[in-house]
Amino acid sequence: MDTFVTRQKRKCSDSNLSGAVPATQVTTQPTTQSSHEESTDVKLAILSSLHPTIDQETLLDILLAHDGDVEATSRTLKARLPRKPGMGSTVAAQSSLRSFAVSSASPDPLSQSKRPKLLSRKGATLHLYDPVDISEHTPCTIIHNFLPAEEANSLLEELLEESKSFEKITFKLFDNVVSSPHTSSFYVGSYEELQEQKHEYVYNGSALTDVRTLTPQLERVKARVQEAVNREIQERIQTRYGGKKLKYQSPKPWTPNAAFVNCYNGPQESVGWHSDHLTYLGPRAVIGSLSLGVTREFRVRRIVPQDDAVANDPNPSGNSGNGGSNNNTNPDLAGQIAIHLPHNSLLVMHADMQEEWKHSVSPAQAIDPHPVAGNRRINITYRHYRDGFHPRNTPRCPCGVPVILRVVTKKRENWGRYFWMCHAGNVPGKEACEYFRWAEFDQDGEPLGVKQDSVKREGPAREDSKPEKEAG
Ligand SMILES: O=C(O)CCC(=O)C(=O)O
Ligand SMILES: [Fe+2]
Repeated sequence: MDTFVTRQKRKCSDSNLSGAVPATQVTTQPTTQSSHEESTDVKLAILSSLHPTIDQETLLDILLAHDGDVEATSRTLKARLPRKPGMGSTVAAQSSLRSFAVSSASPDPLSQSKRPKLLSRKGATLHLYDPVDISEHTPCTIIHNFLPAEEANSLLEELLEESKSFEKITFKLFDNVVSSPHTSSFYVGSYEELQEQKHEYVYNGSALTDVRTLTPQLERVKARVQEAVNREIQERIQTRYGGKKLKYQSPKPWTPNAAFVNCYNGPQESVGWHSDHLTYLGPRAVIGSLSLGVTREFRVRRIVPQDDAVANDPNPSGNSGNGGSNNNTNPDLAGQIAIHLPHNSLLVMHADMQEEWKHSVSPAQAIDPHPVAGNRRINITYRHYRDGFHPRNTPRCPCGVPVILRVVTKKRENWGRYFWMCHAGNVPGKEACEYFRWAEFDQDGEPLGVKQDSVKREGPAREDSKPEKEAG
């Protein structure tokens, strides 16, 4: 699981991301553009906790209408804003596709059928069910009825049992302790990896406390997911990336070695807008996400740089690599897309997803109970933790806390450029140090020049540093 909100430590300008920082230099790092990017998520998290029955889409709309002022938004909401018809997330039949259809003079050669071209629109949600639509309009592909029915049910039953002891991740937001709006646990392949997770890996400032080993069923399904995802990756490369993997995408087969398992118990449980952390996955990561139980909407939206210039630039993604899917030229593309994830569907988040899109599972106004799971949805995200991104192989700042890997998404300048930064500000009792350096990778996404830069190797952050959690 990945951060869905991040505590914002200090407010400063992001001007240091304008290219003045040499790649190997450790330098002062004012608050980065990413924390600006996430401040909307922080605001949404605060609003969600104050107004738990209002869906995130509505909160975002009203927040934007109030120029990002949380207090003013909250006042409006307290004045009992009537719900807009059609707002929120139900799994009711879509009524909206037609309004998104535009005629296309020349048929899209990638389209497998003569279907109308669909566009997401700002402020509106495009609902997608069909695998061909999903593959054309998002950086994801979906396989319905992925496992043999009995295997899916048996895995679901096992994970429903496991999930009884899952916990909400709590984390510190300003001076408050906030809970993630769903429960989860993290699974790895062996006891040794479990120990490493507990003693070497750091998530938003602390170690995970609930780490388990993959059950035999999760292992068996992992092998199936691995095979399918590798097939989908090749298909994607051929059909969408012009036959060549993306710059920084690993050319090696995707071999998942860990999984976050999430449980959403009832329609209100959710996960806010986020991109999955790349710190341990590396750039251009691929994730295989299996859904079981209740159907929920998985929402995606493109990250549009706020730089006006970008909207008019036909090629804003100077360094996103060949085939990078960033065609931000149309501001309407900022609209949300809802991918409906039924029981036993495998969603592949491809290499163009995390850096260029955000995703969420929004609260639903209604759900159709599942015969085995009742109101619950289980989601397993299989991930490949790359050795080159093990904390022992990545930079460490003077304060001794492993740095995190982020990407510039807000400003056109340096858009798509990766950087390492200190995350100690999320550790209780620690102030973020000022570590910042641009990250460099070879064409296959392996880190370059890290060793020379390791400032001070202290012992790894351990469990006994008081835990303070954000959603994974
Ligand atoms: O529940 C899902 O489908 C997505 C979960 C997710 O985004 C995550 O674990 O990072
Ligand atoms: Fe995620």
